[in-house]
Amino acid sequence: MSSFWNSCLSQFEQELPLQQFNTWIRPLRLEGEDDINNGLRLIAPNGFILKWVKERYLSRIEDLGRAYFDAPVSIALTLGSSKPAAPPRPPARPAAPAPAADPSPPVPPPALRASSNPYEKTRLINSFTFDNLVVGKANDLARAAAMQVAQNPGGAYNPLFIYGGAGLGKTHLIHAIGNAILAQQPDKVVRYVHAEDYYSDVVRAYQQKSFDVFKRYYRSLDVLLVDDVQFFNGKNRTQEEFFYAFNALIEARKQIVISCDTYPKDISGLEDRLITRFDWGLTVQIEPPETEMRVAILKKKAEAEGVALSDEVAFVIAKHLRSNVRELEGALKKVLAYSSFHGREIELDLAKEALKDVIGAVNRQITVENIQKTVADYYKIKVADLFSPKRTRAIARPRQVAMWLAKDLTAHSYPMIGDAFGGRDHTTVLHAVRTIDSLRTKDNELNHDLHVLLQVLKG
Ligand SMILES: Nc1ncnc2c1ncn2[C@@H]1O[C@H](COP(=O)(O)OP(=O)(O)OP(=O)(O)O)[C@@H](O)[C@H]1O
Repeated sequence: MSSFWNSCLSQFEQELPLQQFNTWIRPLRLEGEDDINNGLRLIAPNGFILKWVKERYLSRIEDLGRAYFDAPVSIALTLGSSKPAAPPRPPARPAAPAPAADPSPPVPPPALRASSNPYEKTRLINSFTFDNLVVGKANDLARAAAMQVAQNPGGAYNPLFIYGGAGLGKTHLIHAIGNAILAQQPDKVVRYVHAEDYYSDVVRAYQQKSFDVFKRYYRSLDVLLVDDVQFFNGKNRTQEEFFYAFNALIEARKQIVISCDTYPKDISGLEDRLITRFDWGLTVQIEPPETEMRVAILKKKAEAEGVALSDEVAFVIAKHLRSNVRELEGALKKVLAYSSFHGREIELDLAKEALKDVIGAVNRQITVENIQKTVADYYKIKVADLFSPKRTRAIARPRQVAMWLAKDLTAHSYPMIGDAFGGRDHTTVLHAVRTIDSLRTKDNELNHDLHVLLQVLKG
């Protein structure tokens, strides 16, 4: 087994960046007899490494074992306290002492629960990472700021305040910060807390008279990630506690990241002194994603489910669900479920059937503006290009397509359509309609584009 493990080590050394190899693989220790029948027994020095290796690398070790021995090898990964082979890394900060005995509480307050597993303490969702966050105009600033904070916690922007509407990826982003910090510096004490849970912690501390423990815990953190801070609305004691924790952490150059559904000054029911402080560092917004980004998000989410989603299907879904990524994900799940339930390929008609309700709920009125926007999105050009005098093919053809669709789907006359396209003459529209009518019988690609656009516009 030791020779297998040595070969595993050199394989990982080649496959992983050095930092990751040193952080996750090198600290593992081989234990037990050198006998294949016992399988491979590995000891991880702490719960965090144990969990990370289990999630990320265990299946790779199994593959390497299968290739090395020509047979499956059992691999046991456990937590060990005996001397590690590599020099021990600085211990994680000791957990806060448990609160005074109380026979009544059903569950100990999460923040105060002593746990040997620092990951559990962090409350981080490890699938929310920078890697699987799709970037676009809507979030590039917020993401760049978040990455800076992750690289230099306490030293970049403090606090980092991220705001935006529901379901736009704020929670994802703040977890990504926490996960990235821990991946680089596993000894950092990172804690994600939803504002409602922070409030519950305050209430419990109050009931159990354990404010000292509560305060000590929150002030001992290196990184505090507070989600949906608008929930502090009207909760005075919570705001007061948070105010002191905030001051203590900032003074100690510990990182605070806050998410909220609005800009600090617009948060209702919040003390001015907190609002002012929220603006001390950097405030960044996440906006609703534009169509292209929604398409990219859908494709990425589908890929994570092992499904290759075609551009057309992604476009149809993205076109109908505009405001919110969570809804977008819901629609994708519906389409995937519908396809596996009916045992059918995921193509345009299936997606439309699966999303009948959603699509039906969207306003079906077709306007020239709507057509222009949809065509511009589809061909990845600007709406303004459709009005412009530009005659390059990349612009002229989509413009003709848009005119053709306007004639087909609205009751507008040729002159009205000409007007809507930057004051063009009605003969230009007539020419466009005839050109597209004749081309679509010979040009499969164009015909396909028209098919998709008609489906999208008609719902
Ligand atoms: N840019 C993106 N790339 C990939 N996934 C995204 C992106 N934006 C949002 N999501 C996904 O959308 C879902 C909703 O995002 P999230 O929970 O982070 O939103 P939120 O802004 O915190 O919403 P709320 O204010 O309701 O809490 C998550 O599953 C998240 O992974």
